[in-house]
Amino acid sequence: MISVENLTKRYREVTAVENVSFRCEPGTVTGFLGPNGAGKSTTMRMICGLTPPTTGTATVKGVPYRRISNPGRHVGVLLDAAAQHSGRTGRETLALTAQILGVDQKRVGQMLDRVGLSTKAAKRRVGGYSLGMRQRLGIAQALLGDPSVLILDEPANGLDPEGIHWMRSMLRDFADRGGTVLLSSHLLLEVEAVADRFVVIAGGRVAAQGAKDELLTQPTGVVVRALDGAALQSALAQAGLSARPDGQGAFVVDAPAEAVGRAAAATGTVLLELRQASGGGLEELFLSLINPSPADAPTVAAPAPQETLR
Ligand SMILES: Nc1ncnc2c1ncn2[C@@H]1O[C@H](COP(=O)(O)OP(=O)(O)OP(=O)(O)O)[C@@H](O)[C@H]1O
Repeated sequence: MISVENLTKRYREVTAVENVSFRCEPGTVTGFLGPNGAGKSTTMRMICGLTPPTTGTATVKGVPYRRISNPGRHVGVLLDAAAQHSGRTGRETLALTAQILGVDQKRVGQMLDRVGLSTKAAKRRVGGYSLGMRQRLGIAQALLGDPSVLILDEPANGLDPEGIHWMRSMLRDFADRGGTVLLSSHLLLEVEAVADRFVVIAGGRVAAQGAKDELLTQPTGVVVRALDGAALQSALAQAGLSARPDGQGAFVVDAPAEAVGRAAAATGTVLLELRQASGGGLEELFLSLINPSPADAPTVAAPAPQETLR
């Protein structure tokens, strides 16, 4: 179990993380989502005791990470796959970690197999690895101590579609056997298939969190697209409807489809698409949270740690 309570991190004038709270329970995969610069890595670094919080606390299995003795036997961490020593081979990297953790060297070969790094690849220096191979090695390293908690920052970066599929199955299996997984990504689709819960962070604050099903049933308005986007925006504004771009040329509007259609008709705006946003899964929810309209911004960013959208 991972517990994060009111974590805040300030760097001089920059507030990287503000009042973030959430829990990750055994048997679940929690997707930690947010755009670049949202505060994911800073939060994960605070959980792992690498960055001291300005205020707030984080515990893993009930204790602060830095107080866990031989933490690699309890918590597998992969924060930066590119940070591995480039002069060692993959096998040497794992052998050294096994020695430090005090686990049987037999696990080195087992973990290489588990992450799909061949004997030949394991004999090569890490400096020559692709990012995807480094991610696999990093995951093998995280799993080496047979931990019950995994904390992985953007582990899908650099993985090909087969690699992403493999990682999802591995994490699902880990959680199904009682493990706790916290997994960050800036791409919703990467984690949507594997996560049970989501914590969405934007601008350093929790914008939404809850079970996947719960978030999917949240009303998210309608998606509307017009031949002329600027004309549509002005038509919606004239009708007093607040709209936010979905990042793909359309707008998400928190209003019934009829009101949006009438606003367009009143100004002679030609619509190409008008549909319920909820049909699009978490993607639209995620986009609406990270691209709030000015009117929505303060509400979306409100830092009250609830279990559902706010
Ligand atoms: N050491 C630091 N000094 C100053 N500002 C920092 C520091 N570390 C992070 N930040 C700032 O804090 C904010 C959050 O950064 P963070 O790396 O946690 O985001 P992220 O969600 O992990 O982004 P990405 O997906 O791009 O890795 C950013 O504005 C970043 O510039």
